[in-house]
Amino acid sequence: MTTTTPTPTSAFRTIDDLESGQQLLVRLDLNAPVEDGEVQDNRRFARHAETVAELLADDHAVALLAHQGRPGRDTFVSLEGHADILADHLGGAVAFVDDTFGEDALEAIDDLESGEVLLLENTRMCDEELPEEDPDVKADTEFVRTLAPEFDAYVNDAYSAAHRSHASLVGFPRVMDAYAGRVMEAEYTANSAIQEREFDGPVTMVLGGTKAEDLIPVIEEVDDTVDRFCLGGIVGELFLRADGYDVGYDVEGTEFFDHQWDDHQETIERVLEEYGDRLHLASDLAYDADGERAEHAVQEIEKETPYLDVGSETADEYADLVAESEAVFVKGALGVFEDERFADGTVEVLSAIADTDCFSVIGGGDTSRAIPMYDLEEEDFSHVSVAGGAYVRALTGQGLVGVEVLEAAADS
Ligand SMILES: Nc1ncnc2c1ncn2[C@@H]1O[C@H](COP(=O)(O)OP(=O)(O)O)[C@@H](O)[C@H]1O
Ligand SMILES: O=C(OP(=O)(O)O)[C@H](O)COP(=O)(O)O
Repeated sequence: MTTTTPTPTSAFRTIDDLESGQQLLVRLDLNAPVEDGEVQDNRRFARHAETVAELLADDHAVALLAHQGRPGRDTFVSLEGHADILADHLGGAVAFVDDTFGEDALEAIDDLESGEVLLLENTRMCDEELPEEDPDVKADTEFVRTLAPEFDAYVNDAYSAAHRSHASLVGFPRVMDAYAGRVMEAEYTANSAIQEREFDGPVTMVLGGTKAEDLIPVIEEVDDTVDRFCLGGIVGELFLRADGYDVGYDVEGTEFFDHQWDDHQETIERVLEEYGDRLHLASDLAYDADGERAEHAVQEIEKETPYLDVGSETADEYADLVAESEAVFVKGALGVFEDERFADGTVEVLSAIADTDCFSVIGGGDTSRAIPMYDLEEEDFSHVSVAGGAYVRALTGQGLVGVEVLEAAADS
């Protein structure tokens, strides 16, 4: 169950403001896992396909820009496979050209007709896409200056990349009419809701997963808006270590803890001291005992045991806190939910959120996979974000440059 989504006022124009039948340049975020050189489907394709379908239904001709991976990494591949996955979600053809703004791309754009979709090659294969620079510098690149005149308007749907000041995200809105797509609009509205703090009851944040260093600043920066934090996963163990328990150390080849502890010990200890009354730490933990899930209280912790989930007493406590909340924001899983034996904490808390009539946002690319994996319904949450870094930034009230340029374009 969900309550009505709070609606922070966005200052950008959306595709509702577009006239029909235009030639559009649309930026998506199709960045996805790559296995053996083959791109894998993720939730971003399905979400963006809805925006594209809506644009086609309104008789637009749609050329798509997107990136994949980073230069030098195995995931840095062509978007040819992405076109096929997007076409499956769209239920219609997506043409692909292995060029972004050269002659072949321009020819394909020229041939594009109303109701057709064309995906251009990986923007990060163009030298001028990276590095991050001021939007005005990006607007003055050959890339932007070549493509912009070919289109009537630019649409940015790539919320999950909106923290990057790259040419395809920030350059075009400087020189073209610019609009937010449906994914951009929905993500912005839900993820920024915490800043508005228009909730009548307690606001709870569930923080877990492996990226403790991303989450420590969240606790400090949402100080005024969050009433209590439920901690699990690696981040939870690091706080237990700061609280004097013999846990949160790398064991048996894990590389989660020690470097994050070395880099952030002081901050973790300060945050624990300062926010201790609002931080809920696990009272019991689960581990693998000869192939079976076993649990014990944190007082019985053994330094050399890898802990893989919060225990059932902790999960019950967190579920109760969630049940009496007016809003819940989740980032990161409470345990290794990919292994069914250690999914209990994550699933119990997600189920409690789903059963509660609160405003809820589930963020994090990995964590949100638990929803279909354990037969939870996406509709039972106010919003399931497809963003990672951009979601964390939104929670902490940091601006997203890709959103800021859309707002500026609406003003001009
Ligand atoms: N105790 C733990 N030990 C090892 N991995 C954990 C533990 N708890 C949670 N995780 C892992 O955290 C991952 C999700 O967190 P993370 O990747 O940081 O978040 P995001 O959802 O933002 O991508 C899951 O894949 C889960 O297996
Ligand atoms: O997948 C993305 O971000 P995420 O891993 O924070 O969700 C975006 O496409 C940004 O990619 P980048 O972090 O390589 O700039």
